[in-house]
Amino acid sequence: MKQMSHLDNIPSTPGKFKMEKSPYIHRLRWHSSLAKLTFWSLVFLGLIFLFFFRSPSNPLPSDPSRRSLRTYSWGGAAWEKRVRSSARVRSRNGISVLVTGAAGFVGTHVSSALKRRGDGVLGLDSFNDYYDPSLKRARQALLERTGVFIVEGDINDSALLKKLFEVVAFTHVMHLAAQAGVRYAMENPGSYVHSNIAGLVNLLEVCKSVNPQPAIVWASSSSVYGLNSKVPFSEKDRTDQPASLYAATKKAGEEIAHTYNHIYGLSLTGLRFFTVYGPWGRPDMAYFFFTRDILKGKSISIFEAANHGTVARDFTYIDDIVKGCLAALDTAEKSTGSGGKKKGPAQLRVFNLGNTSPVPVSDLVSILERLLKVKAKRNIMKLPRNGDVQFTHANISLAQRELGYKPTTDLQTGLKKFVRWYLSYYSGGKKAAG
Ligand SMILES: O=C(O)[C@H]1O[C@H](OP(=O)(O)OP(=O)(O)OC[C@H]2O[C@@H](n3ccc(=O)[nH]c3=O)[C@H](O)[C@@H]2O)[C@H](O)[C@@H](O)[C@@H]1O
Repeated sequence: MKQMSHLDNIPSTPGKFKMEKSPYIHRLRWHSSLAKLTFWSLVFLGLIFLFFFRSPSNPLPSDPSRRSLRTYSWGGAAWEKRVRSSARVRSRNGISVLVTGAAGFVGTHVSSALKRRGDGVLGLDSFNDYYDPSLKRARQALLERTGVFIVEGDINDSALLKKLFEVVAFTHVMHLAAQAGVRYAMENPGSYVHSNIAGLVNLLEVCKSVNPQPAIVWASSSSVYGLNSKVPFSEKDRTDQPASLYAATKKAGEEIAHTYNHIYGLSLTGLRFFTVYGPWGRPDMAYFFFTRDILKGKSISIFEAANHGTVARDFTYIDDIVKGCLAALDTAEKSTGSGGKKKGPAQLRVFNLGNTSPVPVSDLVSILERLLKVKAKRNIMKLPRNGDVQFTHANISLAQRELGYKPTTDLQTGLKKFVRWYLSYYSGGKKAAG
């Protein structure tokens, strides 16, 4: 009763003043100072309780909007030794790369390609449960066999990032950690802000302060073209009409990159990936869950635009993307600043990494049917208003010129490789699926 009266008496908002006029409230007013003392002691204890029991050590890992509350254990001599050994360069002219999102789809492939050619690679990943974390763990096991250690942690953890740069003077950062997926942004907008904005800024803050500053290559997205209807999409086209919050956070990332380049001299390269697919892919993507559902005999929803308009994507095979990522790292110039101060102009680039041959989603399904030898139960439906755009199509001449980027895998060939991996991975041969 006392608490009730207190809450009604102390206005937390101006509107609460009105409550005081109630005769009921007057009856509840306490007059003894002992009661007041008891009350304030209880409030104080309550605050202490709130502070300790809602602190970062009590996370809710299944709610991605609260990812900032997760804690990870890191540090110690043995841990530092593993970090150092993983990041050790083993070839002449090799680079040492911190790969964020290393247990992700693109991160795993890029990490293993770098390691194979003798570069030093250290992974960082939060292993969040946006999709089945066991797939991320399987990718981690794969990377461990090639000598890549993945540190478990969040890009929002500055202390961890600073520690990593203390242990290793990374020459490059391949920043692939992000909240991906276009449609999920309507369900959990906070996770996009957390990873794609706050996480990016935190990473750049650390990168600009260390000496020497690393060069950064990071994943933007084809979705930044949004409602742009000029095809094929060129880096010069407008990107100010995002159709999803996901796209808006990636576009914001590109602007943030501009700022850090401008003020601190960080060398920054953004790669606009176009619907990347392949073995060890992401289960939240259509080609992946279509495969699963076709095999299960479940119906799949195939989107079409108004007036039976085709919905199409410039699907890009993972090996082509990896080549683009490595070329971006290899052509990245050094950052020019040090210790948070810019010394001169630094490189700032954005490239489309696509396949340049859009395929209708219904054709993707036909290819899967042939490869799986199962007929899909097709449920054609109107493109929901969920952030999806009708089509994507990359103009890749800039990447071709500057990076020597030249995709070589068509959808049929790439999906064949994906299906072979999928069947092997999910038929119990998880370890063998390479
Ligand atoms: O290119 C990109 O930048 C983006 O590519 C993909 O996004 P998206 O192209 O939407 O890939 P999917 O979710 O696999 O969808 C592929 C196509 O299938 C369609 N689709 C999706 C789901 C569904 O149930 N039915 C369906 O027809 C979509 O409209 C889309 O045209 C990734 O999910 C994003 O993380 C990435 O940033």
